Amino acid sequence: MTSGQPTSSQQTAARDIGQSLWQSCIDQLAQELPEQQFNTWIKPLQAEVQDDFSRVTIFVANRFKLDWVRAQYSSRIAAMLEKLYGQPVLIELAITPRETVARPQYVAASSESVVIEEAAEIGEDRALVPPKNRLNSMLTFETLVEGTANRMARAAAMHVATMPGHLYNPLFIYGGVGLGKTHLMHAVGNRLLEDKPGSKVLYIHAEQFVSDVVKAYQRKTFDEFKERYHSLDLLLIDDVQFFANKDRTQEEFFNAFEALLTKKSHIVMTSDTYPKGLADIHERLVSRFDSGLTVAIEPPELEMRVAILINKARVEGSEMPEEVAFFVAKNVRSNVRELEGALRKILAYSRFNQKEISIALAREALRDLLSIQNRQISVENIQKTVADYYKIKVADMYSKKRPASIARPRQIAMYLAKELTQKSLPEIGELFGGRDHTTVLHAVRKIGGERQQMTELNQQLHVLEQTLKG
Ligand SMILES: Nc1ncnc2c1ncn2[C@@H]1O[C@H](COP(=O)(O)OP(=O)(O)OP(=O)(O)O)[C@@H](O)[C@H]1O
Repeated sequence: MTSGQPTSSQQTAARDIGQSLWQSCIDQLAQELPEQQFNTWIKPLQAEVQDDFSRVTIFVANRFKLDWVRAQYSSRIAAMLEKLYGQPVLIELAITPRETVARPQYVAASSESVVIEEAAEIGEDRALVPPKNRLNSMLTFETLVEGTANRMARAAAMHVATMPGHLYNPLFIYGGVGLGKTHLMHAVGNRLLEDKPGSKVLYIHAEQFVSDVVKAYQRKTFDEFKERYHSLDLLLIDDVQFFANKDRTQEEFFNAFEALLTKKSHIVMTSDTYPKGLADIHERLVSRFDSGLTVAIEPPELEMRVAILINKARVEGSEMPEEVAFFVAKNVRSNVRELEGALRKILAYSRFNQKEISIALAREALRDLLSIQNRQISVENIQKTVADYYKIKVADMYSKKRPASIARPRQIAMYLAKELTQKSLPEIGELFGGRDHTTVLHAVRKIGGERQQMTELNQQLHVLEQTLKG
C-alpha cells in the first residue's frame, strides 16, 4: 500500500492513540489540580483528536463553562498536550452540539500563545457572567503554600471554612501587599462551598461595597441591598481600609455586620493594618473588627519563597531546580506577587529560548530587576535609611558609641548590608567605622535570629527593605 491515503485500520489506530494522548493529559491534570476543580471543570470535558494529532477539539457543555475553561485552563491544557506529544498542538474549544452541529471556527497556536475561539450561537446557555459569589476557584487552600509567615492565619481560616459561625467571628487578617490575604479569603469561600454547596457566600472588595452603597442610595434600593448582604452565610470582604472617611458605607457595613453576626453567619475581613491602626474608621466599627480573632500574615521567609516558586513552576508544567529557586528567592524578597512576576519572566525566557532553567538563565531573565537592586542598594544608603528610621544620626553608624539606642540600629544596618548587598563581612566592617568582621557577623546572626522570633522587628525590617528597594 503506497497510495499515501491512510487505511481505515490506520485511522482507527491513530484515533486510539489520540484518545490515549487526551486521557494522559486528563490523568496528569487530575494529579495536579485540587480534586474539586478537576471534577468540576476538567473531568467532564470530551475531546476529539485529529488523526495526525495536529489539532484537538475540546467540547464543553455550555457557553458559560466554555468561557471559564478558556480563561482558567486552556493554556495549561495546551502546555500539557504539548509536553506529552512533544510538539505544539492546536486546540479548539466548542460547545457540545445538541440539535446543531458544532463548528469550531478555528484556532490555536502552541502553548506560548493559545488563541481559542468557538462557534458562537451554539448551545443553550446564555449566562456569561462570572459566578455570583465572585470566588476564584483557583485560589484554594491546596494552592496556598504554608510557612511560618502565614501559619496562624491559615489555621484560623481553615477553622472558619470548616465550622463557620463558631469561633473567630469576625476573622480579621492583615498584612502588607501581595502576601496572600485575598488568596486565603477565597480559599475559605471555596472550601465552604465544597463542603456545603448550598451556602450563600460572597467575596467582595471593599471598594465594590462602597459602590453598592452609593447605588442603593441613588436608586433608593436599600431594601434589596440589605436583603442581599444580610442573608449571606459567609461574607468575605477585602481591604476594609478603603472604608476610611466613607460614613454612609461604614454605617451600612455596621448594620450588615450586626445582622450577620446575630444569625451566626461568618465574616472574614482583610486590611493592610490591624484594626486599631485603621485611620478614619468609626471607633464602634474598629472595636467590632477586633472582637473575633485578628491575625497577621508576615512576608514569607526564604524557605517558603523557595517552596512557592517550585510549586508555582510545577503548576505551570515546569520544574524549577532547587538551587535556582534559592537564587530567585534570595533576590526577590518583598512579596509573593513579585515572586510570581519573576517566575513568569523565567518561564517565558526558558520557553522562548528553549533553554533549561538554570541560575544563569534566571540571572539573564531577571537582569533588569537585579540591576535595579544592585544600583540602588549601597551600604551608605542603608546606613542613611536605617538612621532616619530610628531617628539617630548617620554619623552614629561609624561612631564607637555603645548605648542600645544607637548600637541596635547599627546592628540592624549591618544585617541589612549583608542581606542586600554583595559586600563581604570585612568590607561591611570597614564601612561601619573600621569594625572587625566578627562584630558584623555577630550583628548579622543576632538580628537574623531575632527576626524569626519577634514579629515587630520582622515588620520593621520589612519596611526598611521595601524602602531600600524603592
Ligand atoms: N503562600 C502562598 N502560596 C501560594 N501563592 C501565594 C501565597 N501567598 C500569596 N500567593 C499568591 O500571590 C499573589 C498575591 O496574593 P494576594 O492577592 O492574595 O495578596 P494580598 O495580600 O491580598 O495583596 P493586596 O493587599 O495587594 O491585595 C496571588 O497570586 C496569590 O495566589
